[in-house]
Amino acid sequence: MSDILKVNNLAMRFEKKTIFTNLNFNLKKGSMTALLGPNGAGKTTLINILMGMLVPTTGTFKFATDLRLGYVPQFRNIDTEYPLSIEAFVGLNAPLLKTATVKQTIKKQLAETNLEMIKNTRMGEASGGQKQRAYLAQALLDQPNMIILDEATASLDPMAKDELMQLIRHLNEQHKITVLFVTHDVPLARKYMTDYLYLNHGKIAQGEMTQFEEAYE
Ligand SMILES: Nc1ncnc2c1ncn2[C@@H]1O[C@H](COP(=O)(O)OP(=O)(O)OP(=O)(O)O)[C@@H](O)[C@H]1O
Repeated sequence: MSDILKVNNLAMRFEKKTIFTNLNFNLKKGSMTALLGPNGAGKTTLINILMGMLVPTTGTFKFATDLRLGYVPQFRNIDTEYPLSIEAFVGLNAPLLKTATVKQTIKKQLAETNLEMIKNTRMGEASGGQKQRAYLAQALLDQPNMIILDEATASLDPMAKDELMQLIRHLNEQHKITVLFVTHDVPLARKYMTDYLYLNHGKIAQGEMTQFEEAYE
């Protein structure tokens, strides 16, 4: 399998604070990787670099030329009065002009994320799991071949976590979407991810999830 991402000697320093140095790892196309590490280890910093929002102090990274990257943030507390329906919220990431094709794409992603039946529910009234799936549907509108999920299950109950993860697994298996899943939830990562990256004390380790033995959980 070819690589979708190659990271070479990546280092990040904020003023005097070194977050990490000499990070080297590759991600295979179609892989499912958990990015693990204690609070403050630099996971978000690494993701922000990969998303092009931060410039690393040194080092390089290269994505495959056919990369289409989607980003799924953790849902924030959406006010209960928030007026947009789930469908309209998902459509925020679509062209303003809702042509028939655009509408069809939105409909397809609502179905893919099990939101079709409740598309008229206001986001403010939706459950945590539904809101999180709406963020996922937004990201899927761009037809990504890789998605980065940043703590996407952090505030969900166990059932909603499993529903989201099963959906992620489906996207990986059926649509060959490469997954990078930032999480503190090691048991969940063991259940659904095949590989890990473990960031701690400025270094990164990589391996198969079944072999992950760090005791930080
Ligand atoms: N813009 C910044 N300026 C200075 N320090 C920063 C900046 N952004 C992050 N940091 C520091 O970098 C370190 C790593 O933060 P980061 O948020 O990447 O960790 P994390 O592994 O994502 O943590 P968590 O799991 O708690 O989200 C922290 O000590 C943080 O205070």
